[in-house]
Amino acid sequence: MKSNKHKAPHTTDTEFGGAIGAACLIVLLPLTVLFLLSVCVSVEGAVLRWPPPLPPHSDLYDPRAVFIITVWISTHILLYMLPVGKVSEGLVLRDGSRLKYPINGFHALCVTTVLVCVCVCVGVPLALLYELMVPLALCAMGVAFLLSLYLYARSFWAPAHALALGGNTGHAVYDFFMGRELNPRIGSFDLKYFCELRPGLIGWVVLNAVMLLKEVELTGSPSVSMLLVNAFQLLYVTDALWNEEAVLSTMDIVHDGFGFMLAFGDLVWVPFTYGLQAAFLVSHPHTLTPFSALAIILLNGIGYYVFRKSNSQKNQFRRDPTHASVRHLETIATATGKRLLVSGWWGFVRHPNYLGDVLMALAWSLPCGFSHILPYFYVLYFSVLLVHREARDERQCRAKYGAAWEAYCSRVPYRIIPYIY
Ligand SMILES: NC(=O)C1=CN([C@@H]2O[C@H](COP(=O)(O)OP(=O)(O)OC[C@H]3O[C@@H](n4cnc5c(N)ncnc54)[C@H](OP(=O)(O)O)[C@@H]3O)[C@@H](O)[C@H]2O)C=CC1
Ligand SMILES: CC(C)=CCC[C@@H](C)[C@H]1CC=C2C3=C(CC[C@@]21C)[C@@]1(C)CC[C@H](O)C(C)(C)[C@@H]1CC3
Repeated sequence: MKSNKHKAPHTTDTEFGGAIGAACLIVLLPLTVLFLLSVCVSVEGAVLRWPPPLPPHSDLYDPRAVFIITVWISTHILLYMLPVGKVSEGLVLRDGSRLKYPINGFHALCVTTVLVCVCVCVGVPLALLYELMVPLALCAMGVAFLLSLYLYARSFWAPAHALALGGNTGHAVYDFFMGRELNPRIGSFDLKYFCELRPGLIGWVVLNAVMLLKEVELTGSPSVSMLLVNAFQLLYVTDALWNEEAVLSTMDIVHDGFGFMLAFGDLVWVPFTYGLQAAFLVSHPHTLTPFSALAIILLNGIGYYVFRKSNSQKNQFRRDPTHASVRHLETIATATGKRLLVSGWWGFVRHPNYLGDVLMALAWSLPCGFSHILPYFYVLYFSVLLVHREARDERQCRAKYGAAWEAYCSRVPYRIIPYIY
């Protein structure tokens, strides 16, 4: 890949199997969401049943779903634009500038929680959304497709330095999938940052609450399994929004363009597949023994501890390497002037944050028991995503840090799981 701030970057290395892989994913990802949702609400819940229990045409579209998605996204646009919370700067861009981002996602979550509670108290039938899952997902897919088309089209008016290094092969399908523009904005409204943390992530936990309400409607009280899935995933989303500033240094914001992959991932994949366990429990109740409930809580607690501590340690080190909590850690110098941690969490494995995340993912599936594979979809998909992400990050770090990265890899030989991988 070559780039400078005057000339548009031209990507030569491709990922996801290039244009053919991207084309397949554009078709397969929406079908996967529909398939998973349909299997999840079916009585058998069997992924291998053929033909799969797809909903009839008449159940695919519902004007109420269009209304709900419109109100939902508009509300979050408004909450994003409220002058509440601080404003932070992102990392330095290729043209030397830094963009400003509002840090008010946690406020948006609090307001949403209050709104959901008010709806429950005044008797709005939120459990009805359980029946509308498929039309809601289809409508969100429509939004993701339209947004991606808009993003692709507008990228041709963007200056060269505003394009991502990874999404500019010149092949329309691949670039549409990966995203050409790095930080597309309408005025000061950052489309990628907004989508990454707001409508989808908060939508995910609201849909989980809907599943809980549906279970209460059907059985009279929530099950321990349902409460655990709701509590664990709410903790994860709250953590993401509480630490919103940290997302400004993730690969998605710093490196990846905003195209179909992230638009679909943020607006459809996250809200409609990350909470499958809760949807599954509505039609497939599972009773946990107190011992297994405690063991699962412990697993989630350990996962969360590793995830949070390791992410915070790196963020603190990158922000201020002289801070009391990190200055004692051993590091190696790189030619870029930045240092790499080789002790503490980042001396344990090269991606301790992924290890913690995957332990949590497992804890989210276990409350559903072992009768079906479907509730384990998230942990399986997530393991593949993290292995792939680790390889992408490794490639970028090797290119950035050269010999220093090699030295780090020989000091810390395991990537995610000590002594295994
Ligand atoms: N739930 C979900 O669907 C997903 C969750 N995640 C989670 O998001 C979080 C962020 O992940 P992600 O953005 O992939 O990447 P990381 O937070 O792991 O960041 C990787 C970067 O950290 C820096 N780094 C790597 N090693 C060291 C070291 N030894 N010392 C100092 N800096 C180092 C490098 O950047 P530099 O040197 O330039 O600072 C590298 O590019 C993770 O916890 C992950 O689990 C991620 C994807 C999906
Ligand atoms: C199959 C498909 C379309 C994949 C697209 C991948 C996206 C779903 C994920 C890429 C990186 C993500 C992150 C989070 C959610 C999933 C996506 C968008 C994240 C917001 C979850 C909460 C975490 O605490 C996080 C903020 C670190 C994380 C950032 C990366």
